[in-house]
Amino acid sequence: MSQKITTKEQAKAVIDNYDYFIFDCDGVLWLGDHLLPHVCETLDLLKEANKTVLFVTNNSTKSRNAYLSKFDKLGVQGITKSEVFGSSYASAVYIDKILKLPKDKKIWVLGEEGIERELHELGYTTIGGTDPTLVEHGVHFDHDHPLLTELDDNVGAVVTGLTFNLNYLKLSITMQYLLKDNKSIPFIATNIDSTFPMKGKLLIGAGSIIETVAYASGRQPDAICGKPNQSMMNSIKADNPGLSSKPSRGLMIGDRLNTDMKFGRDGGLDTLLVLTGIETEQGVLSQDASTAPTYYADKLGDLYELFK
Ligand SMILES: O=C(O)[C@H](O)[C@H](O)COP(=O)(O)O
Ligand SMILES: [Mg+2]
Repeated sequence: MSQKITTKEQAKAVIDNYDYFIFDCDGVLWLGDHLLPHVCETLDLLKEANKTVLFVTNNSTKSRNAYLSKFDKLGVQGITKSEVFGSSYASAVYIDKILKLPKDKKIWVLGEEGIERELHELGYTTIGGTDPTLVEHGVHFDHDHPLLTELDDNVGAVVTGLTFNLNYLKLSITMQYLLKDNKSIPFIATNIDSTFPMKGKLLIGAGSIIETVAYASGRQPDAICGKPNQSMMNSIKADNPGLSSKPSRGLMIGDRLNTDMKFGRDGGLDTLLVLTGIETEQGVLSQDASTAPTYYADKLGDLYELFK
């Protein structure tokens, strides 16, 4: 049964019992560009207590560098690139280190600059993504668009993720690459999140976009690199031997049961679910012992508000 954090003693126990605090971003720290209450104060409180604070997001629309700019713009100070992990970075590392795709192969991207920039940083060339020629002005679908009629034989992988600039042309080209060469081009998904939390509403998530081209092409992704995949947890543990040797000193804080909470649980960490994103209190309380978070709270800032 999950414990709801509602008292100073409970908040103090959470802060005292862990050395590593791994934060999800969307729905925990912010909703879009709206910082949630007392996030900065809570992070400062943890840093003053010499806790290790890390960030793991499935949102592939931004690169790690772009997230550093977002943190700075929202007033979250002192975050370094090595403390930020995103599904765009995890996907690029998968292509480089696991798939071992040669650098002279190109990558078709259904997604935003986060995926493009992380792949470029590893020396890959991408097509698709934020290419301005793919923006369809008006309702005209250009059957004769060169990127649709002449597929690039040098494409060696397809990476799909969240995009707020989706259109029929981008979906159609992605599908062609997934069907090409007898469906042999590797299909990489950044994450499975079905919805995207925005202030007061749920929008279409990466997982729902990816499912569109998966269903149409009759394929499922060969790799899903974001949470709950343990690749980012393994990277974090490799950088933090104390967490690797004693995962129970870590706390994963997130807003989604099937990604954040599973990511923490499968990594051997305790978990705290906050109700500012995807999940509801009823949803949390309906979990059985195998999937219930260790704790839950109305919002992250409660740790600060209750403790102070
Ligand atoms: O649709 C998506 O991709 C997700 O809603 C979004 O990426 C979640 O980001 P996170 O909560 O992992 O920061
Ligand atoms: Mg989230």
